[in-house]
Amino acid sequence: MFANRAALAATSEHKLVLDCLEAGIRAAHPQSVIERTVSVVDNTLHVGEREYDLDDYDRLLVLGGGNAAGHVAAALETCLSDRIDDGLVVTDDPVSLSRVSCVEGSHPIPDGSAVSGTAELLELASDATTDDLVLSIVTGGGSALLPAPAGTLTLSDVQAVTETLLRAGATIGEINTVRKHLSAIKGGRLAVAASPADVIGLVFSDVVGNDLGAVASGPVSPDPTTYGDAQAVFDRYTIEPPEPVVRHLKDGCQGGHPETPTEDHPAFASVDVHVLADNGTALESAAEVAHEHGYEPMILSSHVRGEASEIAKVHVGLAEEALAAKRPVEPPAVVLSGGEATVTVSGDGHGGPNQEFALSAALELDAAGVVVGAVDTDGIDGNTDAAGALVDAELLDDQESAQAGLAQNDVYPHLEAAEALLRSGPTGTNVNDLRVMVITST
Ligand SMILES: O=C(O)C(=O)CO
Repeated sequence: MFANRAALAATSEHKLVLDCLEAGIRAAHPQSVIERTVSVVDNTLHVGEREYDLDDYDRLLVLGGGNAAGHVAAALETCLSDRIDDGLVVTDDPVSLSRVSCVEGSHPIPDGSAVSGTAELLELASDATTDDLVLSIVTGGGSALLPAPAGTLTLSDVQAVTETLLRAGATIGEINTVRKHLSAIKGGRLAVAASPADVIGLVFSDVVGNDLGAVASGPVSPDPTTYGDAQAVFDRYTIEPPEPVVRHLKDGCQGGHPETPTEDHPAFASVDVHVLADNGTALESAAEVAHEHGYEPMILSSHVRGEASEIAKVHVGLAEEALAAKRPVEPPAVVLSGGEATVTVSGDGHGGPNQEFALSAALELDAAGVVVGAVDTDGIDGNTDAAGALVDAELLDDQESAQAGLAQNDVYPHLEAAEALLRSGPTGTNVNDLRVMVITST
């Protein structure tokens, strides 16, 4: 999977980190997830523990979006073959599909092609009737890849808001509270459009804690947040959004636009949502690989969040404790963690949260026998062509310059010079960040 794997597998510890990362990503790939969780037996569709009688429906539609949506649709086409009648997904990782249209859009900043794809998707949803079953693919990246500017808002309003909030280091919950209130599809509005059809949400979660209202901004899930909450996000980060956005939110607060639908909206009576894969899927599979190699695996948490460079210091502290006091785990061990590292951008450099995590870890590490890898499981960390990086205590020749790079949010060049970048290209899935730390006593 990592194109430069051979160059990076310098020692057995480096190789183990790579094996764990690859196993985690593979376990969360739609092809293997759908194979494990969705099947059709005698015209009954099984999703997780639930069963749906396909004889009850005239048409089966597949609608959705996100980084992994094309691969999920492909896996559904394999599983449901000619039962799928129509559909459309918007993704930045397009695949060739036979029954479902695959529209390419851009991520993390939405583009015009995604806007027209999403408009077409909403039309298909609105045409659905009580005799239809909609399989709604909801995967990370869907917030950017399913843009439907509400009312008189334009794509450039939505682009500006997305860019500013990402740069400010707002949390995904905060960003999506805003996006849901500027959109005709997010925050449950796709479920409303598809009503009265039955809807099955198939979720690949890239959100810590799997908040269904946050994954891809919850197109088929109720939304408890309000226009007022969206305004409060801008206030919190002292951001002045474009004037049409200010007006839209103000009008919304005054009842000029409908609120996003809450749990008691009748549309949700015919919606079932299933989380098919999440960060835990990747962590558990990586832990199995560690165990198979004779290392004690410890899944620290799938809920780690915060500033990437600070999270790295906590991880290094944990490795030092394990080496010095054999706690909380005794080496040889593999500590695994997931969640979402963020970067508050103050410089103007090139990099991403997993690369900042890795470079910060490399700066902090002085113990031999510790190797650390971190990736965004979608294969694209930040605004770069790398998934993340693999580091150890000996990586950096010039610590001072690397430290300056970190301060400038310009970590990519340092990791590239040290030949530490992990390159996979788009992986076909997205279950958030995966970090692997191999700890061996020397
Ligand atoms: O990546 C996105 O689309 C989110 O908003 C979180 O899933």
